[in-house]
Amino acid sequence: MTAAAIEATGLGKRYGKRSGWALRECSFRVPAGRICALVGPNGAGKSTLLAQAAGLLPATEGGVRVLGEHPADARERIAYVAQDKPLYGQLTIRDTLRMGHELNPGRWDSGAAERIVTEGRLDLGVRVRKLSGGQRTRVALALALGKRPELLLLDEPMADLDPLARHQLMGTLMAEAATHGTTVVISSHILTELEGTCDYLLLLDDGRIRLGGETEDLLTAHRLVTGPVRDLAPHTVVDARTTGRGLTALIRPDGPVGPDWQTVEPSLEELLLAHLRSPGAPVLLTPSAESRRVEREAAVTA
Ligand SMILES: Nc1ncnc2c1ncn2[C@@H]1O[C@H](COP(=O)(O)OP(=O)(O)OP(=O)(O)O)[C@@H](O)[C@H]1O
Repeated sequence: MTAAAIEATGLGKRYGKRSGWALRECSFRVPAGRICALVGPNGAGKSTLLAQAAGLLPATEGGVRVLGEHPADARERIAYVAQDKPLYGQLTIRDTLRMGHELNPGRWDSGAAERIVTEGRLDLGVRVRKLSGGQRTRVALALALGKRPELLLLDEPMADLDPLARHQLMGTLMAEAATHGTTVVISSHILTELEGTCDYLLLLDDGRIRLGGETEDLLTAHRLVTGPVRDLAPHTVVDARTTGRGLTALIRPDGPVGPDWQTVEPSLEELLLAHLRSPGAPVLLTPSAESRRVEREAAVTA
C-alpha cells in the first residue's frame, strides 16, 4: 500500500497549558497525488495543521505521518510556504534562488524556479526587501517549487496577489503538480480559487475535522433541497433555513427525496457555508480520508 501524503491520528495541539486546543482529535488521511483544499474560519487550526505537517511544530497528543515518515524526517521531500513568507530581505532574488539550489542539492529545479519569477516580470537582481507583498509571494513559491517537493504545503499563498497573478500562478502550480505527481495542500478563504482546482477537501472548524475526502464525492453525498416547511426525516439535515413559505436545506439523503422537493447538487461554497453555519452536523469522511492507522489500532484492540 502506498503511504498517504498525510495521515493524522488523534492529532491535537495546545500552544500552552493555559491555552485552549488549536487542534483536537484530528484523524484523517490525504492520499498521495491529490490537490487538497484546507478550509475553515479564522482560528480553525489550518496554519497549526500545516506547520505540524511541515515538521515545525510538535504535537501535544496523537501524531501525524507525512509521506510515510515522521514529518521531521521527511523535510527534504516537503516544501512549506508559511503565511508570512519568511525570506532574507538583503538578498537579491538571484541569490535567494541560488540559496535554494545550495540547500537542496540533487533536487533543485532551477528552470521551474526561474519560470515563476520571470512570469511575474521580476528582475533577478532586485533585493527581496524592495518587493511588494505579492512579489514576495512569487519568490516564496519559486523557492518552494524549485525544491521539487513530493508534498507542497501552502498557507494562504494567494492572499496578496492580484487576480491575474493569482489565476496565472495557480495555473503554473497545478501544471507543475500534475507533471510531477506532487501532493498539494493549500489553505485559503477564497473559495472560488479552490473550486475547479482542488480534487480533495478538508474542512476544519474549531480545531476539528468536519469534512474530508474527494470534493466530488462530498458534493455528491449532499443535496440542496427547497420545498414545503416540514420534517425532512429520514435524511440527515446539515443546515436548514426558512425562506418565505418554504424551506431550503442542505441534506445528506438517506434514500429518494420526495417529489415535492426541488433538489440540486450544492456548489462547493454552499456545502462549506452550510457546514460552518451548523457546527453540530455529523462529521463526514469518505473512505479514502479515514485514517488507516486508527482502523489498524482499532483492529488490534478488538
Ligand atoms: N503561536 C501561538 N500561540 C498561541 N496560540 C496560537 C498560536 N498560533 C495559533 N494559536 C491559536 O491556535 C488557534 C488556531 O490558530 P491557526 O493560526 O492555526 O488558525 P487558522 O485556521 O490558520 O486561522 P486564519 O484563517 O485566521 O489564518 C487559534 O485559536 C489561535 O489563537
